[in-house]
Amino acid sequence: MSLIETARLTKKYNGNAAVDTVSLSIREGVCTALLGPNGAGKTTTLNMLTGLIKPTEGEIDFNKNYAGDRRKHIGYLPQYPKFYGWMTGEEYVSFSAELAGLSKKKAKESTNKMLSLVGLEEDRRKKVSGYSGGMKQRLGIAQALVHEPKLVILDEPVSALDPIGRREILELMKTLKQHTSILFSTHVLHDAEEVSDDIFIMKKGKIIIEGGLSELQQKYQQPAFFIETEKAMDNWLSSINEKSWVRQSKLDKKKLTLTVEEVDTARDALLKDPMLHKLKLLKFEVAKTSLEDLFMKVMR
Ligand SMILES: Nc1ncnc2c1ncn2[C@@H]1O[C@H](COP(=O)(O)OP(=O)(O)OP(=O)(O)O)[C@@H](O)[C@H]1O
Repeated sequence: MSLIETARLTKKYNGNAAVDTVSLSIREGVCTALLGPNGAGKTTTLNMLTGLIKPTEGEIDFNKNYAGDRRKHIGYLPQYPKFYGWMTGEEYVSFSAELAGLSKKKAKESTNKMLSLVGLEEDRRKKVSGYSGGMKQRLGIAQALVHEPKLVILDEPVSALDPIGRREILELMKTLKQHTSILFSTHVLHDAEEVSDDIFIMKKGKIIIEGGLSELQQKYQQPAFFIETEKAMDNWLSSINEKSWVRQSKLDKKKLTLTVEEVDTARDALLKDPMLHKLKLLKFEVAKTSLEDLFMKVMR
């Protein structure tokens, strides 16, 4: 069941679309990654979902089972959160809880619960200025969860962190997704592959690829050959491109990447091809393309 849906969501700045007719559906109970290069429109999309900015056009619908203003049901950690360094972690979270409208008593209870969930129980009385990058992000996540939202939106939660902080947050997200639905943005495919169930790939304001992680991995895992020859293979390539078992070929000087329908037929045909032998083989490798190959193509 979808938790939040958009229809032709668009945001224009000075006539240019930062987000361009985006229709997406975020499922409840899963972790969804919004993946894309810098400037793709991820933050703008998330800011419209949270209600921080108004769309130029399009609709946003939150699951009707959860009544009232959708902002009540969303927790948000911005890309560059502002912390008050002079506050303790505990003060910061309970301050956020009261801002979210919780009573003093409820705010205290929820602060305890969330600090323990994000693993900051022991450091709760330390000043935020003394926290590491990973601890600050965990505090930011506790703040986003404090009113127990149905959906927590995290904008690039690991991008600014060192490898240790990154690991802390990815592990925390794995725990969190058992309690709440998560939507997070990232420009790193590996992060999306590690924690998400669904992926939307965004480029230039549009969603260009979407699906379940395993479905996408399977779809883009195609058998491929990497062939390198001593002489240029342009002439040979035109005859290869006519074969029914060739899906796609990409020639970079004397290096050819050939994605094919099926390995055995292609390997037999290639190795028996006298023209290939005349070009003198330097390398002949059977491999598989991956989601990463596709993503790198998108990034470029
Ligand atoms: N307030 C604004 N005024 C004008 N242009 C904007 C504004 N906010 C975003 N943009 C433009 O919209 C496009 C998308 O920006 P956005 O921040 O949503 O991308 P992003 O995918 O989150 O990238 P990043 O990872 O760099 O934050 C960019 O070209 C950006 O310059």
